[in-house]
Amino acid sequence: MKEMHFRKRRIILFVLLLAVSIAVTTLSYTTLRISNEDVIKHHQPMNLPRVRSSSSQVTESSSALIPHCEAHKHVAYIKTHKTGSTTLETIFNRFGFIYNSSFIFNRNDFFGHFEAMDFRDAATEKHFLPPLGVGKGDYARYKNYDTCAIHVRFYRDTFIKYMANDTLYVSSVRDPADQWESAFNQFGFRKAISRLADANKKMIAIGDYLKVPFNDANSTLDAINEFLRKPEVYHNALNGEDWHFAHNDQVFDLATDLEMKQLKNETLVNRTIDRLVDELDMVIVNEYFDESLLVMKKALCWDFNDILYISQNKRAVKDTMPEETRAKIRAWNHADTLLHYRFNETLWKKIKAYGPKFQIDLEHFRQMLSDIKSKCSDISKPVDHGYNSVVLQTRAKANSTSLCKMVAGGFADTFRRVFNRQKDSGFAF
Ligand SMILES: Nc1ncnc2c1ncn2[C@@H]1O[C@H](COP(=O)(O)OS(=O)(=O)O)[C@@H](OP(=O)(O)O)[C@H]1O
Repeated sequence: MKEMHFRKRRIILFVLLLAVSIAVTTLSYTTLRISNEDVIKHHQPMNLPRVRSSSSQVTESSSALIPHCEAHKHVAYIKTHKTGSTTLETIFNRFGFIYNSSFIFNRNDFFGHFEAMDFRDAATEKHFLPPLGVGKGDYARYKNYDTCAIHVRFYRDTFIKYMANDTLYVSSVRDPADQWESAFNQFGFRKAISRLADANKKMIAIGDYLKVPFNDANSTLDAINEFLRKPEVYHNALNGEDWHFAHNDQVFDLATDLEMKQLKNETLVNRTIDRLVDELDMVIVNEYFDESLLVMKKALCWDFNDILYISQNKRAVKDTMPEETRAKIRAWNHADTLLHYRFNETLWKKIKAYGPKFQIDLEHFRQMLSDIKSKCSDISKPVDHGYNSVVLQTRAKANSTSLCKMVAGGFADTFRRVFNRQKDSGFAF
């Protein structure tokens, strides 16, 4: 009898516990849903396409299927040169602006970059802007930064020291044939040829045995072909700060432990790339920009609006290069070629893992991109941005929404918003 009584009590207790755990689960699910919806509301000004309510495609979007997924806020984007990084930076700046994020910036650089600076210095934080709400010089609290989207080499240990614990690391790569050609123009590698030219600037000497005709009337393609005829010689002639831009610059930015002279060691390079595949949570492949962004959106549990962009830093005019020249560029930048190849492979694995909705989501995203461009963006004007090339500068239409302004207003606009906010956060320099 007594035992029956105990069993009954145990059953009642069990049922009670079950009921409590169901209630707790439902409550936390609802809380997360609410916070996620709040975010969406916050993100979507009235006059923009509303991702989750405008069509069946939209309600079925991948992130809508994951009710418990919250937008990941801690992201460090390592900008690699000439890979579409300015366009990507505007995405991270905008997201950080909306979420009130603290950025790692070089407070002494006009655009907050560190470029090739050694970031492992014991007192790196002395170069930083303090996080929002932290006083200048209160270095013990220069910690837990939310985000970063600048030109800086990927010194992972240093990032771990200053970024929030659950930070995800993102970067971008591009086929070196296009990336190097873009850098050749921007950083003026042509000057290496002029440096070796005869006094009359009509002939150049390679070593002291060969002279070929070369002058300012020669096209960029001539200059590229000339550079690639003796890349080591011209590379050495560059010296100075532009040097690393001209040879495997993507690997230079991402694999900080590899020295130039080790880049010919394919086994070592591949081993380093293996490590980067583990260390970088997402790498945007320039040639599959939208596909990459979709994969990233899913990984970060972001919304479609979060990944909208209008391309920045696009050259107004570009030479087409013969396949032979492209192959030579890839050979000269062999480590970058391996890097690009591998992250392209990794991307397509992720696309496969995304599932059957990938194509639908991609079409949906591209429709949104086209809508936002016509709705928000004024005609892009070619502007000489002072780096040997004319780029198309985007501008938001007059009287457009704040999201329009941030998407179409261009990189400098989003950068100033986050940089100035942090600089002026009550503890001005
Ligand atoms: N959305 C998208 N898709 C593909 N490619 C894109 C995109 N946005 C920018 N770009 C191209 O990226 C080049 C500029 O790269 P960056 O912004 O990284 O340059 S920089 O290092 O910060 O100066 C520049 O390449 P080039 O035009 O060949 O010079 C841009 O056209």
